Amino acid sequence: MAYDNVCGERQTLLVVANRLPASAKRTGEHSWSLEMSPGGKFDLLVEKDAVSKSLAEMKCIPVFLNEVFDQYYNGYSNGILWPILHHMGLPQEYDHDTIKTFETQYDAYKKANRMFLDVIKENYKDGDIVWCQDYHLMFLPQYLKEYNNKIKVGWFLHSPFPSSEIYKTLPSRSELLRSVLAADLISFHTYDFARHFVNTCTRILGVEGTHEGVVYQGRVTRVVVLPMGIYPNRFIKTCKLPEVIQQMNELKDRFSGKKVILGVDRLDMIKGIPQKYLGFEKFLDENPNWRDKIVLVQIAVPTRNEVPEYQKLKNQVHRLVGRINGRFGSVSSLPIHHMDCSVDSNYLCALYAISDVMLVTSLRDGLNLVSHEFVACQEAKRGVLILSEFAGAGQSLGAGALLVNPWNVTEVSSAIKKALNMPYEERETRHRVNFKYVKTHSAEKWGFDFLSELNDAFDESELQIRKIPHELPQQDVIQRYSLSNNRLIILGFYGTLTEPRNSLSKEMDLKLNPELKETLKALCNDPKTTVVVLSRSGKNILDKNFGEYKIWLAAENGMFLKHTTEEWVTNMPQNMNLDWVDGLKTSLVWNYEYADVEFGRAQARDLLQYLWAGPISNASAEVVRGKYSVEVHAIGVTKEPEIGHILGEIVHKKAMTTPIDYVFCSGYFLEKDEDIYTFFESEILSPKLSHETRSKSSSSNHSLEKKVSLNVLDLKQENYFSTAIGQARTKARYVVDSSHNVVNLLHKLAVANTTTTSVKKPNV
Ligand SMILES: O=P(O)(O)OC[C@H]1O[C@H](O[C@H]2O[C@H](CO)[C@@H](O)[C@H](O)[C@H]2O)[C@H](O)[C@@H](O)[C@@H]1O
Ligand SMILES: O=c1ccn([C@@H]2O[C@H](COP(=O)(O)OP(=O)(O)O)[C@@H](O)[C@H]2O)c(=O)[nH]1
Repeated sequence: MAYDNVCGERQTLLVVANRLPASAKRTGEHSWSLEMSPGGKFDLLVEKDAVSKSLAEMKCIPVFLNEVFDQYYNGYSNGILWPILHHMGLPQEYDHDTIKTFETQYDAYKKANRMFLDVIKENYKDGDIVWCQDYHLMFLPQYLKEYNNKIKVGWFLHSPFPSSEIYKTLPSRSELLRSVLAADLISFHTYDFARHFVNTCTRILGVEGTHEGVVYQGRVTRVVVLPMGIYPNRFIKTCKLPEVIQQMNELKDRFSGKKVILGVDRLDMIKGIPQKYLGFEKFLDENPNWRDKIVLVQIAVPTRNEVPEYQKLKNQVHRLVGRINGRFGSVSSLPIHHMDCSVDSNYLCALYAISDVMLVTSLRDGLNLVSHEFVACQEAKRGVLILSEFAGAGQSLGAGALLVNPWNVTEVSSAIKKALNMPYEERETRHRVNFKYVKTHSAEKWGFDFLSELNDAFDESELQIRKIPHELPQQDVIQRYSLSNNRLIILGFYGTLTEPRNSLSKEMDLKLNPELKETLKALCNDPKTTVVVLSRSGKNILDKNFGEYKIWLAAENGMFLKHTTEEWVTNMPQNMNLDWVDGLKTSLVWNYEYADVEFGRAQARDLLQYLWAGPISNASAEVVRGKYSVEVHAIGVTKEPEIGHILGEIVHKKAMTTPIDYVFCSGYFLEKDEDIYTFFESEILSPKLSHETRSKSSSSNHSLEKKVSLNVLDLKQENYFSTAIGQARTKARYVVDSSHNVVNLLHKLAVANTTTTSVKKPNV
């Protein structure tokens, strides 16, 4: 399909969906005619060529799923994903047979997604947009991006997205999330579904959720709320067609003297048809005067008949209809007209138009287009919409509708009574509100908004990708290290040299990664190498972990400095005001890494508010929000200004005679502490420390100025390796995925220059 984007450019859009918008009917030996589809699957595997040819005229391309279909569609999509997405929980594995297990269905699902990919590959041209629809195609975004990273990929979920508590029971939970996150744009019908999705990503994948979306693999996957709509004018026009007016008149005659309540749903557990009947039964029970003046017409469109749960539902519903009609019916009238069939679109419009009340009792529903269609057809009648608060449409049509909790039978019964007795003025007001919404939030607008968001998200993500620092060139780092004469290695502690975090052990004490012991020793013992640990941690923690190495320690972001063989010296600016905290500290950190993310964030918000407005609000302290922490520091405590002082001190203490010609600097630093990376960049551009530097040293708490006459730094562009760990947005030149990479590299550096010391290779 071709469409013009906001810039007036023509773009080809490939809409990929599990269901074609057409149903095929045989018209001759090798010919088929196609009609717009109300539902009903497309399983014409014979005569593929004839079907494809007819579909091509409608600009549709079929994907023939053959033997994969049953396990992909009835199995994984509708037997597993559908109930999970609709808060109904997983079916028990022991209900399945051995041929159709969770695993086989999952494999079929992936295979089917690949088959969609294969057809896209045959048709895709550079610049095309691929819009993946719904839960049937959750692997497609990843497959598409693996095939070609430049494809613009969007994914829209038509069903709800559940709370993380439900979603996390799904065995393949992470793979599916990761895959859809490969898309450039992800969209849902409602804010609640989007919020559930972002929370689920945070809780299950541990990734960051922002107001824009989810930060994943170095970029933000945009998440937006775009409720779908209908083509309102089609419905308005249909209601004016002579044959539809004729059908309306027939229906009016048929139900003359009675109020008509209408239900139109697929016969699906999520539609709450039994709950609807129970509410109606209660209404009839409690309002005998209405019994022969009312009829409930229910179109129950057959769906997913091969899934066992749907077969059970049909029997249950039929039993209920029998019971209610048996209780309240008479020779001349039956309260429920239940039909297991679909009806054509004209007749459906006639039904919508003549009904007094539309009753939607979905237990969970992505949107519910039927409620929009009813509103569009009610310009003459101003009927009342009773709408489940659990349908996505409840959030948009709730203003004009009577919202109900379908599980509350009494509430449904009362809403029916209220709707039947509602005065015209109120019906008019409610209808106006909803009609305006349906008119303005059309399917065209939905499609247009989605595509413009997608184009926008793609351009932004391209920019982000361009800004992503390069992967660390390990060989180069090692080679240049070997060739240099005076190297400086600056390392963070937490998240860099600490033991890798294990979700099962919630160790609070920061401990040096044992894999590093030999490696650090070798590096620290090398006369051509100076190793500095620059950390937010306090003196005690650094002493405890690094006491045995010949290493430089800079505690509290460089406020205190020592060589392990000596005493701590204060590296603090003289005028620093620490009245707000006891004299031994320059910073305080409250960490919620091991708490529930949401609870931790809520507590952090409270703490931040208290710190900004409470007793230290006027102190010379700054409050910083870390990834999982709230931190308070004396003003001016960042790594950048300190590093100059630290360097001067080290050069002086070591009595260096050769300038530093190689710097490797890596850490899991807070954004504001990343200035350490730029400090060296500015030294490379305009060396300030190269001829003479002033170092402040205060061994006994008073500051004394020393002149260091030496070329402290003689750093060339190519010998500087600033490396952030696992951070997408960073001031560092390079990134690595995790501290494993840094540990591994340190080992190689140690080996690279060790001829005499033997270093055991760590298991990384
Ligand atoms: O194709 P079927 O298996 O027969 O099912 C029909 C469709 O059901 C679901 O519809 C959802 O999409 C609607 C439009 O966004 C929304 O209003 C409704 O609440 C959802 O249930 C399903 O998501 C579709 O893929 C199916 O084709
Ligand atoms: O006999 C019928 C009954 C319903 N529909 C259409 O099926 C769709 C149902 O969409 P909805 O969002 O209400 O629920 P879903 O079935 O997608 O879960 C609506 O567009 C209806 O017009 C139809 O074409 N023929």
